[in-house]
Amino acid sequence: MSNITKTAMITVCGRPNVGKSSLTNALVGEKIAIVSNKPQTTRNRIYGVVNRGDTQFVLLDTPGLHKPRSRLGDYMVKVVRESLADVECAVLLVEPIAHVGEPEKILLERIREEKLPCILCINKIDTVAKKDELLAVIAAYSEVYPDFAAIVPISARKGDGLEELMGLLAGYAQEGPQLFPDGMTTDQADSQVCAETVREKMLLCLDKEIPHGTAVEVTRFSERDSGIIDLDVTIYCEKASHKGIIIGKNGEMIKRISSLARRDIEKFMGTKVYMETWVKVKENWRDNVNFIRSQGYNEN
Ligand SMILES: Nc1nc2c(ncn2[C@@H]2O[C@H](COP(=O)(O)OP(=O)(O)OP(=O)(O)O)[C@@H](O)[C@H]2O)c(=O)[nH]1
Repeated sequence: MSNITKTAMITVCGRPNVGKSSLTNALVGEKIAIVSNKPQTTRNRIYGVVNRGDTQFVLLDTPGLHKPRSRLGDYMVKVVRESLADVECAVLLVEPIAHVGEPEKILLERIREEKLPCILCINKIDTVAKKDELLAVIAAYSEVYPDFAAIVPISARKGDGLEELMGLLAGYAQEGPQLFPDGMTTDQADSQVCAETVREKMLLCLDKEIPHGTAVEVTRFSERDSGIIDLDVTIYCEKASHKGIIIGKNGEMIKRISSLARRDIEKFMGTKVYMETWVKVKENWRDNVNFIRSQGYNEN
């Protein structure tokens, strides 16, 4: 039994590719959000849950704020805006660059509107050679927004600065009931984590344009008495030519994607997984509101 008496709801926001999912995973201590070196990886808001002492931290990993170019993009931007309501604190994650860009300015404006305390986290400090560079980043942000509750340089990849960050976040905890049961690290259904893992492997294995035009649906998720999980997965893509690339010569690409995904899914589920994968063409699905909703990218 845990002795949770407080909760802290925290939004992790920032431009695409700054490391929001990496930070959420590092704090949760488990891979609940997919990570890639391509922007706009995260499409939905994802909760990551960490219990420490008497406090449950609920971290909201948000899609990177970007200029929307499709209905799916519109939805992602809306998710970011809404995820700044009703939380105790915002973490604005930024690159170690001494320039405040448009996405950061928009997010800071929204944080100010919500009257939220904001911690500036400068990520990827493992890539910064000189301390002076970091001071220049701090100066640039402090000039644009003098009201940061704290400024913490971190490396989500190496784990640097994360203890200090958790200590600061603990200060925003409020007395309240435990929101997520012990052992639960995310609000995503297991099938959603599986679908997202397949999407992550496509981002890893294929050129940028193709995975951004895919959606992944788990059409069967069943557990045998022995604990083995059977998964049927359908990948939707936008063009017949993309389908050919995803499948690859002699099916090699889809085999690679599936086996990488299966390995991670087995780790997350803690059991053996049998997976079958299909690829289907669904033209212009990113602008098809009903299809977007059917994929779980809905407003609730
Ligand atoms: N060097 C370095 N790279 C990092 C660090 N944190 C994240 N990255 C890399 O940055 C890239 C983007 O990371 P994600 O966690 O997917 O970024 P995100 O902000 O969630 O991206 P979106 O979903 O596109 O908004 C990946 O290649 C990560 O490995 C860090 O501390 N140091």
